[in-house]
Amino acid sequence: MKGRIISAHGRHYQVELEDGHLRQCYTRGKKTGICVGDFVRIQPQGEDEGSIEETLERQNLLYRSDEMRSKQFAANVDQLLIVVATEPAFSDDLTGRALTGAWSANINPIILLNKCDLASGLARAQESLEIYRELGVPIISCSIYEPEQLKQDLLPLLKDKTSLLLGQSGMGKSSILNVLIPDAKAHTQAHSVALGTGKHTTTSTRLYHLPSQTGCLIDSPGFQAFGLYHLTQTDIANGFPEFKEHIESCRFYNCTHLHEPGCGVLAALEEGKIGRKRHELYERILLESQAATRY
Ligand SMILES: Nc1nc2c(ncn2[C@@H]2O[C@H](COP(=O)(O)OP(=O)(O)OP(=O)(O)O)[C@@H](O)[C@H]2O)c(=O)[nH]1
Ligand SMILES: [Zn+2]
Repeated sequence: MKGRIISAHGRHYQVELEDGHLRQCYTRGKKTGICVGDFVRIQPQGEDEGSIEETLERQNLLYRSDEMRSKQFAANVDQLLIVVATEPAFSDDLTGRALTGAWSANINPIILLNKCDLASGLARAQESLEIYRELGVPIISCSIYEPEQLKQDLLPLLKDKTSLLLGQSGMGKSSILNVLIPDAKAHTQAHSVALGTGKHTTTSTRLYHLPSQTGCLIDSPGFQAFGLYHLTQTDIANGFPEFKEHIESCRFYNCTHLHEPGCGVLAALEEGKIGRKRHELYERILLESQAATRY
């Protein structure tokens, strides 16, 4: 039987089969590294259980950062929805990292600017997002107090896709999820009751189906940092699409674009064709991943 991982807790997984039936599944032996969004083949046991026999080939895999390591947490994601808000102020660094994570995995990002009903922070937020708009990232303004408008703007983009919802704490990610999937909160609560944690907040990653159309959303706890330590230098450079055309004119094929003579990226930086902040972010991510590799 084939199915998809809906949630994961240690070695226990909820698997949704092709017919919609849910089974509690576990892995045997040392098999690890299965995550939400994975397609798997299971061996059914009894009415509602099963063991996971095989993980099917992945289209992609995303990581969150965990101390000095990257930990995988979602697979087979078609697009990334990054929730930011007019207030509190969001981190430019975290937004940039989420975009790099998406682009390096070949996933299209979309930014949701939430809380647009709060006019005071709107202009500042739009200004901070300008750099991403110029890079071609769709930016959708919304407010949970305009739920019909939110659905009208967002649902067409979610159709038939698996979208991962990410956001720093306080941006309104859970509120948006509840507008799109009114049952989501009930699921989270039922789950925490089952686990005996008594907490009603998002503590683990979970996949939800949209009620009104095909497509699903993966919700995950507020992120500190998107995991990028596992990326190679080339992956990281791929996470900066505006570098691409300039990399073609680098003198050295293994140019790191930090200090080499004849570097096309550094030349573009000097000419103002690449933003200084973007290059600084690239340098931070690259140096961190090199430090993590040595660590
Ligand atoms: N004014 C306004 N407030 C909002 C909006 N969306 C969310 N909020 C409020 O912002 C606060 C944070 O919303 P949450 O949905 O809990 O935020 P979150 O991003 O899920 O945060 P965590 O649960 O910490 O991960 C709550 O008090 C919400 O009521 C909005 O569109 N407008
Ligand atoms: Zn270069």
